[in-house]
Amino acid sequence: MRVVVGSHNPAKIEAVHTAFEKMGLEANITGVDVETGVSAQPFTDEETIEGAIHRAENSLNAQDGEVVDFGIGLEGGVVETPYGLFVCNWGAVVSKDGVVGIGGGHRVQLPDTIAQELREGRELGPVMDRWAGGHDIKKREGAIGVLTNHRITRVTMFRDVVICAFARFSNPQFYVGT
Ligand SMILES: O=P(O)(O)OP(=O)(O)OP(=O)(O)OC[C@H]1O[C@@H](n2cnc3c(O)ncnc32)[C@H](O)[C@@H]1O
Ligand SMILES: [Mg+2]
Repeated sequence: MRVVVGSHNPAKIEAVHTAFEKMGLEANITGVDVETGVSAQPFTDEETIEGAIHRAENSLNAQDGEVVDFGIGLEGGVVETPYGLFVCNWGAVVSKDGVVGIGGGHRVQLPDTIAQELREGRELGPVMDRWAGGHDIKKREGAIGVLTNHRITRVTMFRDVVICAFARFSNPQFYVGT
């Protein structure tokens, strides 16, 4: 099957590859740059889900004249809670018939110094790189990898997000009428 992911971030592309492997599905997977329609740093679950859906829809339509079976959008954001700022992650899969599957990922609490910079309007990518002394962490282990000592990485986290978002395609009988 033909699958297009709405990003060129290698961590996201690898996550989709490993998800398809785990689901036992053969796919030709490529990435494409798309609009998310939301801010670069989403600040709620709803905004993050919206970004994932936009990415998935735009991926499906990005390949001129080619039939794409699934468009996939993976989006990271943060959510404010009474216990601090948490990273949140959402994924959307849109089929060529327009059916949408959504899955969510882990949440990890950000250290207060990082949270404060984000509240002041900065983006997690560069803030995390400076704080952890790394380069393009978002393309590799991600904030979740740094904060969990690589026990969970951005790749394994987004892999499981994709598998969750695929539930309604793996088991369409459970989702009839929804
Ligand atoms: O090229 P794209 O696909 O945009 O990839 P990206 O790495 O910029 O990823 P997103 O735009 O989907 O999400 C950025 C958000 O991802 C979350 N995130 C988690 N780990 C991150 C990291 O190490 N660096 C940057 N963002 C991270 C964080 O909430 C950011 O607001
Ligand atoms: Mg981005």
